[in-house]
Amino acid sequence: MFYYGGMTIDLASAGNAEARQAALAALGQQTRELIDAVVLTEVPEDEITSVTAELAALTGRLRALRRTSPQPFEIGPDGTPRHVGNAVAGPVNPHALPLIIESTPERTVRAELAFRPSHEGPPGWVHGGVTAMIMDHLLGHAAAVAGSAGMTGTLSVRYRRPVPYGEPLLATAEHTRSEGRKSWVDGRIALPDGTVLVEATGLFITPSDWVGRFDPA
Ligand SMILES: CCCCC/C=C\C/C=C\C/C=C\C/C=C\CCCC(=O)SCCNC(=O)CCNC(=O)[C@H](O)C(C)(C)COP(=O)(O)OP(=O)(O)OC[C@H]1O[C@@H](n2cnc3c(N)ncnc32)[C@H](O)[C@@H]1OP(=O)(O)O
Repeated sequence: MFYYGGMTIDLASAGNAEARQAALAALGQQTRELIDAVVLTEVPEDEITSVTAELAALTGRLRALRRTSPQPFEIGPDGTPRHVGNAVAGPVNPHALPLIIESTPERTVRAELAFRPSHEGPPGWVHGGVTAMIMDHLLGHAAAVAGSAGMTGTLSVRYRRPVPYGEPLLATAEHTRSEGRKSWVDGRIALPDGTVLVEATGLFITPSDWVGRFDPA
C-alpha cells in the first residue's frame, strides 16, 4: 500500500493496466504531434476547416466514456510513484513535455529535454512561463527524492538567456537544505555545453498531513 494525500493506492491493481497506459501514452504523444502540426500548418483554409470537423468527431469518440479527473498518482510496475496524468511529466497528458526525470545516487535530479514550437513565447524562443513550469516540477521532484516532498511555497526564476525550442537541453536540480517542513531547492536549464539559460530556487513545504506518508525510493 502507498498513502498519498489521503488516498490509499493498491500496489497490485496498479500493475494491471500497463497495456492501457501504453495505449493512452501513444494517444498523448500523437496529440502532442497534432498540437505542433496545428501551430505550424500552412495548408489551405478549406483543409483547415475539414480537419477541424474530423477532430470534432474524434473528440466526441473520446468523450463517449470519460473520467471526472485526470489519471491518478499511482505506483508503477517498478515500484516507484508515477503520475501519468501530470501536466509536466505525465506521458498520458498531451500538455506535458513530458519531462523524463532521472535521480542520481546523490539524490539530485536531471532531465534531458527539448521544447517544441507550441511552447513559443517571444518569437523564436520558449515562453518564460513554460520554463518556470518545468523548473517548478523538477525542483519539486528533487525535494521529493531528498525525502522532503512538498507543495511549492515560492518559486524564483532568473531568465539569463532566451531558451530555444527544438534543441537538446539539460535541466538539473538539487535539494540544498531543510528546516522543519520547509525545504529549499536550486535548479537550472542549460545548453549541452553548460551555458545556463534559466536558474531557479524554490521553497517546498510539506503539508502537515503528508508527514511520514512519502518514503523516497
Ligand atoms: C504535487 C505532487 C507531489 C507528490 C508527492 C509525493 C511523492 C513525490 C514523488 C514525486 C514528486 C515529483 C514531483 C513534483 C512535486 C511537486 C512539483 C510541483 C508542485 C506544485 O505545483 S504545487 C502547486 C502550487 N502550490 C500550491 O498550490 C501550494 C498552496 N499552498 C498550500 O497548500 C499551503 O499554503 C502550504 C502547504 C504551502 C503551506 O500550508 P501549511 O498549512 O502546511 O503551512 P503553515 O501555514 O503551517 O506554514 C508552515 C511554514 O511555512 C511557511 N509558509 C507557508 N506557506 C508559505 C509560502 N507560500 N511561502 C513561504 N513560506 C510559507 C509559514 O510561514 C510557516 O513558516 P514558519 O514555520 O517558519 O512560521
